[in-house]
Amino acid sequence: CAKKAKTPKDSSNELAVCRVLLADLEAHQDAWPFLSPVQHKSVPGYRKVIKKPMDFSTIKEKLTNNLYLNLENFIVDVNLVFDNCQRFNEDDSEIGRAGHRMRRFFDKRWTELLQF
Ligand SMILES: Cc1ncccc1N[C@@H](C)c1ccc2c(c1)OCCO2
Repeated sequence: CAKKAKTPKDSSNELAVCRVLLADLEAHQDAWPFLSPVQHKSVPGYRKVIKKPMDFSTIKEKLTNNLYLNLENFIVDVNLVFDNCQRFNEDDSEIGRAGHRMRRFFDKRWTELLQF
């Protein structure tokens, strides 16, 4: 049988899911290291080590400016936040632990949302 073409409304649903996910991330108690861009002046070495900085406020900006075409692009940027965190911070550090907790929360939350 003919493959069902993806209707446009799917992508608008996906963007609604992105907004819900981002709100949940920002509201999480462990979100504090990720809410705004890392100020490389207050974090020596960050700019050298982390080639593609990303944070929740930048993701919100991109979402508002329609720079995410689908959920996939959004998830790539959220994972960039957590990958940068793991690269720069020890696992056994305040920020490192927050990053692992936030990644676990995110993975659980979007799989829940994609079930319906
Ligand atoms: C996610 C991340 N990775 C590596 C370093 C920093 C950060 N977060 C910044 C906001 C941040 C978090 C905590 C701070 C700080 C900056 O500046 C010095 C005081 O403590």
